[in-house]
Amino acid sequence: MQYISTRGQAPVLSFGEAMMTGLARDGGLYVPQAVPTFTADEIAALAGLPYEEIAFRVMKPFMGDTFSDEEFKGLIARAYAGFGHAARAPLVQLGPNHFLLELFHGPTLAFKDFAMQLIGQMMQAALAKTGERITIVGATSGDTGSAAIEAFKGLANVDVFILFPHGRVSEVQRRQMTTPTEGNVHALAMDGDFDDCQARVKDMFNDFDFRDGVRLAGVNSINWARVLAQVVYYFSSAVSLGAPLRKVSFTVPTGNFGDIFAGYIARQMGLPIEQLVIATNQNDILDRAMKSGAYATNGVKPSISPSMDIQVSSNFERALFDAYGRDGAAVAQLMAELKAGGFTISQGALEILRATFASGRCSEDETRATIQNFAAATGEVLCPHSAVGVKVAEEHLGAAPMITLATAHPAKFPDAVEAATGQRPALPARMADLFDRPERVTRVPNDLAALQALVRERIAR
Ligand SMILES: Cc1ncc(COP(=O)(O)O)c(C=O)c1O
Ligand SMILES: N[C@@H](CCOP(=O)(O)O)C(=O)O
Repeated sequence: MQYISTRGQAPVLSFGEAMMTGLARDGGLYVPQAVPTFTADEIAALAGLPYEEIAFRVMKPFMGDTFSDEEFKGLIARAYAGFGHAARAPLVQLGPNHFLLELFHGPTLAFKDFAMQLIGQMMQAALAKTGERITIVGATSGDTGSAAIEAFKGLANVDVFILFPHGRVSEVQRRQMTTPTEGNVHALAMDGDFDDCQARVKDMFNDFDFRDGVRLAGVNSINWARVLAQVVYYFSSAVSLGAPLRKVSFTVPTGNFGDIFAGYIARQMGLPIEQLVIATNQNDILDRAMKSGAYATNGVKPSISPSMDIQVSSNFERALFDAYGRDGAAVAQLMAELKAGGFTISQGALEILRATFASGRCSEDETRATIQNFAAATGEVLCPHSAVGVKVAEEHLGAAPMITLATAHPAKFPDAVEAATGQRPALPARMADLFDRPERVTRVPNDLAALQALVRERIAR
């Protein structure tokens, strides 16, 4: 199994190399040269298996000889041992044909833990073999950062720097990033929005002196391993509702397009997915692009679902690569136009994208109303991101069961949930003292040279 860049100009890599490389050296994103497929019998055989075994079977064909089977099974077991639900990703029924896939039972209460806990294990195993030291720099709108810090804190051969937009994450999210005491954790509150944070991380990867000098690694969904680990729960949930004999649909609250791209990979592998629905908040660039063909940024607007306050949706590049017939030069051209504000998707590519994804948008008022209505009608308290998904899913219900991804725990966004329901959701007992712990954070400017100097100075200590 080999990995190629969406811009066609970077070295072809193995799984292990792609995981440690992050962004391709031509600025693109790594994708499998060919996606492995499962037969209907192989999919049917997943039903009833523990989540860890499904994870092993789904991911193994992508990994080449990076890990032995026994080693990989051990890494998976350690990754999910700390989850607070035996099923790892349980399904809850919301209505006659609508289910919620709860992805928030990991240590930091968001779906990011599924991939980040595993990447933490895999990177540690890889580093133990080479004896190398790495510097992780990540961008977050709130959840990737806390999951990455949880997965890498305290490791002797890793420093982890997380850029988050100052004042634009929830207080729980911020405290999850700023209260760990381990010296290898560096929480950086940057002036700007998430798109600025992500752009500075990509700038660091594109500066080869810096990148090679600090041995830069990425744990955003830039990293193919992040996407791969998220493919698993599409399989686990679909087989529990009758796949492959019965088709299922998914609605995915979407920002950086990593989670829904994992669903797209599951479908390419042979999982019978009827609809794959993109659900956006008021930062609706993806919904607008699907409807009009114009992919144009118009500024990030802060919302009550802050983790999805994104306009430059990194993984959309992976979908464009396929929609443009895997033409790396065409993708490179589109990404150059995006730097100047946007591009128009060709008619042919748009038709392919529309045949692959549906989309919808949820306003702030609709998000609040959805939280309120579902709490009253079903008792399920949704986080604002999951509510965006549920509202859009309700507009796309069809014959196949609809599974909406519940991407975060409501207690990460207590103000928004309390405003909608009148009830303040409680954090799990293990985090009950989160608001009493001292915070450690550095305020940083949106300035590449200043950020690079800070990283260099901290890792030299
Ligand atoms: C809670 C939550 N929901 C949804 C999303 C959107 O996921 P993606 O960026 O993979 O589209 C994010 C951020 O990534 C998130 O943190
Ligand atoms: N919503 C994310 C944004 C970063 O996305 P990623 O999947 O590329 O890491 C967050 O919570 O940080």
